[in-house]
Amino acid sequence: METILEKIIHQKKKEVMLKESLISRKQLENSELFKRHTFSLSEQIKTSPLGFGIIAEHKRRSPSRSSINTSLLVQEVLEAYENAGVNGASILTDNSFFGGSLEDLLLARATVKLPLLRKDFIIEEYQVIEAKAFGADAILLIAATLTKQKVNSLTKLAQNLGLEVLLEVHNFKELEQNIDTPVQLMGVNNRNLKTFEVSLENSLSLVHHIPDGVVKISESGINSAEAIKTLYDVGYDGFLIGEHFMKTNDPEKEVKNFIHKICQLIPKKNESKNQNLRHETPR
Ligand SMILES: O=P(O)(O)OC[C@@H](O)[C@@H](O)c1c[nH]c2ccccc12
Repeated sequence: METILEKIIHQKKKEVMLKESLISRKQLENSELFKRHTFSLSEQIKTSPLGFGIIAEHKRRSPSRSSINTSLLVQEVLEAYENAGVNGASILTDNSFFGGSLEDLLLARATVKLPLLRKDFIIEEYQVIEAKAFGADAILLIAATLTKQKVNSLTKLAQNLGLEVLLEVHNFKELEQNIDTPVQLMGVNNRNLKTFEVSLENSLSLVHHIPDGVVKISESGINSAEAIKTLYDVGYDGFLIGEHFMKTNDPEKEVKNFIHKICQLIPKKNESKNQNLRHETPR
């Protein structure tokens, strides 16, 4: 039987072909936003005054949850995220399975100065060009859906356009296969995209294999300050959080409280005696 991921990719291929038949790459390249100077998501995380990075996601629904929040406008959510002090935002642009759109990305771009990650199932160069044309600063590439060659060529294109790449892996094989790709950020997804099961174990076991110098992100199913503390202690620099923030009707308050709780568990850089010891925590 076809897995949900296979189904999404199948549909995505058709979708990209249809779009490209109406709007050419050239047309996208001529758009105003295509010329903009992008923000660096990895730098924002590395220099975060918090000492760690939070990427907050705009997510209306998902295949595993039919409705997370459909009452707030993307502008309201993004403003709340920015006010609460996150380091970047992730905007789901897949429509069929997540209820997002490129228009969401555009409105997010117009609303905030945060680095924006286009979150979609990117399989073609066309979508990378689209990401730039609609205001993204970074794109997500999912190792499970791409060959090593494709990860490389899409990364090259993105970086030539000034977009950073967050490469998402789920297991050691995917990580090992793409270890040489010079991405700025690597993410370990705690959610199995085939079964939707969530386990922080994924993040805990893979962190030590991510190359030095790459910003390390733990993604999905994160809903407590304690979980962040555990992930931070093993070496993660940033945390990608969607559902936990989106399911409230006051995301600004929720994110502020959440960050406050984390700060009580994780001392700020200049308050900590020896920050560098963190990465040497034994497994
Ligand atoms: O809502 P959560 O459990 O906090 O997860 C956010 C994000 O990690 C998740 O939406 C995600 C991670 N990788 C993806 C790939 C495609 C779509 C969505 C995702």
